[in-house]
Amino acid sequence: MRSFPGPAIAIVDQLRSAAEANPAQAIAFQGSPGANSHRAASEARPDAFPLPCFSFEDALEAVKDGRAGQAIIPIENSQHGRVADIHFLLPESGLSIVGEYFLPIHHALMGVGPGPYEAAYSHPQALGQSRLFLRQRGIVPLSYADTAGAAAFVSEKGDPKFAAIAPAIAAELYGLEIAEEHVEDSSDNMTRFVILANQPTFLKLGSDKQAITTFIFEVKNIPAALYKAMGGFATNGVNMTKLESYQKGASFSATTFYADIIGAPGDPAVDRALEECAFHSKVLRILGTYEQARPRG
Ligand SMILES: O=C(O)C(=O)Cc1ccccc1
Repeated sequence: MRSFPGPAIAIVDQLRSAAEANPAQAIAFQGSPGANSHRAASEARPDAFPLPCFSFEDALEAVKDGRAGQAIIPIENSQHGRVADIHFLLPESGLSIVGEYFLPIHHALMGVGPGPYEAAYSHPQALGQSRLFLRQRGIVPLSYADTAGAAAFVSEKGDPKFAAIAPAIAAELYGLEIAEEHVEDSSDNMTRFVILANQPTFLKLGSDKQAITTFIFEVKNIPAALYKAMGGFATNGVNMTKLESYQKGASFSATTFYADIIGAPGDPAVDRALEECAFHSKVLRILGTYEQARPRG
């Protein structure tokens, strides 16, 4: 399954031609037209040309080789947590985070007929966000690369026993019937996206909006390594709004952390805190400094 389903191809080609004619203004996203990432791209960058890509890797490649000026990627969801791959792909890509965007997420259940359905295809995030809904109705969740692609696939399959969970717009695009709207288990379901580019942004300090700096670090394999690495943020009063650990490789000894702080390098308190963290780490890499899209705390 390496390409878009049949009913999506004409729309993909249309969007691709517009993006190809304006590569610097193109914004790559993963998924078929109508996916949440497509909506996030259009809302975050209304003047840009959304470029659909089948995988995250393709979306990041598009920026690296100049087919798109930016990419927009979902990184975490309020209800279902981390969108896994990006923690590995992002540091490896060499791209910088230049912005963030928060998108409220609503899912609809759709099919070629009104149901009842035996199974529903969707992106694993959307299936996780609709877990209770599906369980209560005995609908089996089946994973697909993206929500809108799942809708196009169900339309192509033409079997009334199969549904898709996707944004309502996907029903319109791929000729499906909406059986139920708002099937997400939580009404305040929100996904945070990051916007990536080849070059970092240089934020001017002292603007009325606050900056977020995202970085990864790998602590030394010694007792209290994380405690020591964090010390500088406490003593310099730098607010950390996210800290996640993940394993690199199979040894389970190389723990890497992904962190967001409020502030930007150039601010003496942030510089001191990052310096102290780097001193207690094997590696520290800043992935980007960008304007925060909504206040934390
Ligand atoms: O498949 C999509 O629609 C995506 O853009 C990924 C996704 C899925 C569910 C919530 C947010 C993003």
